[in-house]
Amino acid sequence: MHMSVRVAVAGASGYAGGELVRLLLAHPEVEIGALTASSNAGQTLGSIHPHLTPLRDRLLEDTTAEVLAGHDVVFLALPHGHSAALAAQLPDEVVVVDCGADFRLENEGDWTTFYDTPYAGSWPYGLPELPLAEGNQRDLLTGAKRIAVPGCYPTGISLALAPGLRAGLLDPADIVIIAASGTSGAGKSRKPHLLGSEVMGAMSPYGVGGRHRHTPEIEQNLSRAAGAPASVSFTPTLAPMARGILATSTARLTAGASAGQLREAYAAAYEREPCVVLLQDGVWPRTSDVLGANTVHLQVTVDPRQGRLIAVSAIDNLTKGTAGAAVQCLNLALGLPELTGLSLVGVAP
Ligand SMILES: NC(=O)C1=CN([C@@H]2O[C@H](COP(=O)(O)OP(=O)(O)OC[C@H]3O[C@@H](n4cnc5c(N)ncnc54)[C@H](OP(=O)(O)O)[C@@H]3O)[C@@H](O)[C@H]2O)C=CC1
Ligand SMILES: CC(=O)N[C@@H](CCC(=O)OP(=O)(O)O)C(=O)O
Repeated sequence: MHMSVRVAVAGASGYAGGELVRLLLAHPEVEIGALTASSNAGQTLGSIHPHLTPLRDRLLEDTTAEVLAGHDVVFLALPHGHSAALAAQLPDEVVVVDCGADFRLENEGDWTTFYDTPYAGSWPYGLPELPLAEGNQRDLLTGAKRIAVPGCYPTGISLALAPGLRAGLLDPADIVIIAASGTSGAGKSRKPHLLGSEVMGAMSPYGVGGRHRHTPEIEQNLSRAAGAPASVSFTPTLAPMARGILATSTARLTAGASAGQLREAYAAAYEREPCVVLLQDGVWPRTSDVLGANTVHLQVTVDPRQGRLIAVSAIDNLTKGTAGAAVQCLNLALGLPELTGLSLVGVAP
């Protein structure tokens, strides 16, 4: 049956919003309605995102509840803290998919510590493939009217560690993660550390010392996978590329856990998940292989001297890391085949 789902994107002038429009243009069941912006309201989409050729003459509207209401689905791709007030003004029957952080955390104390703004509550978390100790994440998203899309770092990292934790093969209290992200992860706003001359030819850490706001989100996901509190040391770095995240996630093996058991746990967790690909032995993830695709590439091995799992994952922060996940959530919310409009094919070299 052919549906026509009327969809609006708030924040269409940003990176996440632009990627949403790119994916929605390839979605057979969607009609693209209002596209909104803030400082760029009144401009054409083509003046901001020339790559979105078919909609180049579309005018960006103001981001108001009046403009967004009247759609079946509203995507919010706004800076943190701007989703809650807007979402509260949208009718209950509208499906709202928030790409920001506002509704991701279940613990108010974590929110206040890492975001320092009023807590808005939590919505079902839009990572259907996340292995859980109890229950099924996909079931929470099917037919949901409000969904919180994960942060980009938590997506690749959580999927890289959850199968081993769920199987009891990894210690949830001994996890160390180092990840590198392309600059689009930081959004379009002008920031001195994102100037080309600062980023080109340099890699640099930030949020060092357990300060990055994705730390509690990763711990929330991994605790749900382990069925016990997880504690992580997470250090992000900025890499001189536009898109992509390569995360190296490590955890101590529990007593008696073997490399063979771990590989089996990962293969079993993802054998029916087309978006999460456990690569063949010896093939390691690269950001270039997931560019523009709604995929996570994953490889795991054991460092026997240290008794640690080394799990490396690659995602495109704007596709599976944001907009692709958001479209997957739209499909689940509306009961459409989950991968409608999404591509698992990357662009390489
Ligand atoms: N970039 C990424 O990889 C990821 C981003 N996200 C999340 O998606 C959301 C958007 O991120 P991103 O696209 O990177 O950010 P950008 O800075 O690229 O875009 C922000 C968008 O929000 C609009 N905006 C800015 N200020 C306001 C305001 N006061 N009221 C209403 N709209 C406003 C901007 O409009 P204008 O330009 O016209 O001023 C723009 O459309 C964020 O919450 C981010 O955390 C989530 C996962 C990954
Ligand atoms: C390179 C870079 O700056 N990345 C962003 C993460 C972007 C993202 O996914 O996250 P949110 O949706 O939670 O903003 C950062 O570290 O803040």
